[in-house]
Amino acid sequence: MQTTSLALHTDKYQINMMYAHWVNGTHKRKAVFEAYFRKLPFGNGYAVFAGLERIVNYISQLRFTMEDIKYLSKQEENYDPVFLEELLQFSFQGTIHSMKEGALVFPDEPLIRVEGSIMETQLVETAILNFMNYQTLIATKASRIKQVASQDTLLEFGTRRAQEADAAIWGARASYVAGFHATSNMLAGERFGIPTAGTHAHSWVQSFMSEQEAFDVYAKVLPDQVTLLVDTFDTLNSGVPHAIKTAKKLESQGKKMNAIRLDSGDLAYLSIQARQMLDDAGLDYVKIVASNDLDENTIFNLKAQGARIDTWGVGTQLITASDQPSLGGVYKLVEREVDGAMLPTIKISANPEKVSTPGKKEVFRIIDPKDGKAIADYICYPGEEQPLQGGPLKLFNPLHPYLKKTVTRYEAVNMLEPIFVNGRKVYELPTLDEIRSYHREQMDLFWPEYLRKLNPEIYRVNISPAAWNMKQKLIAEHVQSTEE
Ligand SMILES: Nc1ncnc2c1ncn2[C@@H]1O[C@H](COP(=O)(O)OP(=O)(O)OP(=O)(O)O)[C@@H](O)[C@H]1O
Ligand SMILES: O=P(O)(O)OC[C@H]1O[C@H](OP(=O)(O)OP(=O)(O)O)[C@H](O)[C@@H]1O
Ligand SMILES: O=C(O)c1cccnc1
Repeated sequence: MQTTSLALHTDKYQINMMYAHWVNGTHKRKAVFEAYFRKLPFGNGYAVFAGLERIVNYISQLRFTMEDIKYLSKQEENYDPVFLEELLQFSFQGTIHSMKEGALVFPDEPLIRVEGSIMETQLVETAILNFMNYQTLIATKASRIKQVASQDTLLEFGTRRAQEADAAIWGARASYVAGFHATSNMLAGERFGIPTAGTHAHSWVQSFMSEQEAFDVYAKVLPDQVTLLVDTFDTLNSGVPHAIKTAKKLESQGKKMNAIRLDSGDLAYLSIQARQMLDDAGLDYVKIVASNDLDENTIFNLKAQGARIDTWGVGTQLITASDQPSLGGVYKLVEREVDGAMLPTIKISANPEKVSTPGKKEVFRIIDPKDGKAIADYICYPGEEQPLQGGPLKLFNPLHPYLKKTVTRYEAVNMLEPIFVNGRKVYELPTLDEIRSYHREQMDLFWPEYLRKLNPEIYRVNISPAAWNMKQKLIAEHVQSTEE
């Protein structure tokens, strides 16, 4: 969908590191980076991976334009013109593996793995994290809302409050991936094929002499799409009775009104009263839409109060992920080339949870064939015999070593798909509907305990003994070298 290069959509320090490697003659050295997050957002038990389509577009079109080069030449770093000349020839020649959009993903497992020259792998960090972090965050928030709304219709209404245009449209897409049914954003509809939906604003009613006239005119012009906003003056004394009159007029033309929309006040009380009034008027087919700063908690609460709401319009809280406005995904170097060989590398931290796991890794989802449910994820090095060969697999989480389990019969699904191989795109982007159904299959893979929105069970991400031993070895080497 995006047509221009985003080569400079990166932090300056990436360009500076690229340059310093180039001057140092080390820019062609191979490197492996992995993108992952350490903590789930919103206290949720899983995240919904999203952002891959935008990343694929970005990588495919990654070129420096003449304007980019001109801009770089004016920087106070005084980049060598030969370096800038070379950037004009740049295209991504590396290899990328990624989770598929819609996958349920967990802390500390590689979601995207990028292999290539240190120069190219460094350049793409910022944009990859930018796309992955935002879209995964919104898809996860949307999934929480979807969980509580169950079979109800969900409309994404966030554009006016989104952090600018890209967030609005990619956020609309992420919401759709996680199970929303439609968006109010027409551009998202046009670009991605997401169904669009809309009612009308208070201004429509205010722009007429009376509410009744406003409703009648709207129904006359758009007789097949009539959802009337009933709270401009007084929901139960004016809005609903006027909407009922309009619905009756429509009936006399053989048409059926879709819905009314409630946008203020006590949505439980008003929806119950409005439902009764509509039913008493023989309009049981007219649905009730609610909006007004909704999120998974208000929807959950409203349902618990017996609200008679069929469709939820959710904007601000979703598109801004307002209770946690960022996902802390990181991109860490796990292997580097030394004298022609790839060696694992580690990032040490005083905080044990921040110590990276060295080496290029695979992620397997271990599934119980008896019930088709996921048991745990298993991270290991490529080429380790298990888990693909079956047989007993020891599941062990180093941060929770007391939680050990050996599984004997299982299926292991390799979660990281090849996307680019040596610069060539090998992955065919699925349609949005395929992504949505993959997401539903992923949800079905997990017991409800992991999916509940409050205090979910922790799904375990385990690490192979080889990866764990390598981590210990590198930590020990680091400790020894600092002692010397
Ligand atoms: N029965 C209810 N239980 C829990 N939360 C509710 C209930 N009814 C409405 N809400 C939520 O309470 C909040 C009410 O917000 P607010 O006070 O801004 O609305 P309002 O004054 O009715 O309308 P507005 O100011 O938008 O005209 C909204 O987030 C709404 O979704
Ligand atoms: O509340 P959200 O979840 O973001 O949903 C979108 C909101 O946008 C519109 O009104 P707007 O907020 O612009 O004005 P209003 O509050 O005065 O209705 C609409 O009526 C919803 O209330
Ligand atoms: O169509 C609607 O009702 C709508 C769209 C955007 C924001 N609020 C409401």
